[in-house]
Amino acid sequence: PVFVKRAKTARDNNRDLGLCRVLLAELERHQDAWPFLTPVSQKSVPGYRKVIKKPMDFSTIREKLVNSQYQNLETFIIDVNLVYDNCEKFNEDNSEIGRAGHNMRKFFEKRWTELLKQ
Ligand SMILES: Cc1ncccc1N[C@@H](C)c1ccc2c(c1)OCCO2
Repeated sequence: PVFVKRAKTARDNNRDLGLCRVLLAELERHQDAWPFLTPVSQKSVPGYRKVIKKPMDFSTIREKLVNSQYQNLETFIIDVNLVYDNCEKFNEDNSEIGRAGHNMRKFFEKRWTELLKQ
């Protein structure tokens, strides 16, 4: 028959690339995304590179996505969470950037669980 059932494994990652595109577009246009849109420059933030061993930002994630460097949703989520973990490590919770990081993490958690449940 035309639609022979494929052996169902853990999860179907054929839709992952589309999900990553949708999620990243939403992160980039979020009003609290401003601290995370571009790499933190050593010039504007002295000492950042000393403290944060694996810098990550939305433009770098966009670059990796465009260059097919994410195998699946999991590796994409690892990089997005790196943005928020770096933010928590370097910034006080009660600061402009610290709060933006918490807001962005909350928004991301909500959106990818919604999109995966669909
Ligand atoms: C995510 C993050 N964590 C710690 C420090 C900075 C940043 N973001 C950079 C873009 C940034 C955000 C705000 C800035 C700035 C740089 O340079 C000085 C003026 O205000």
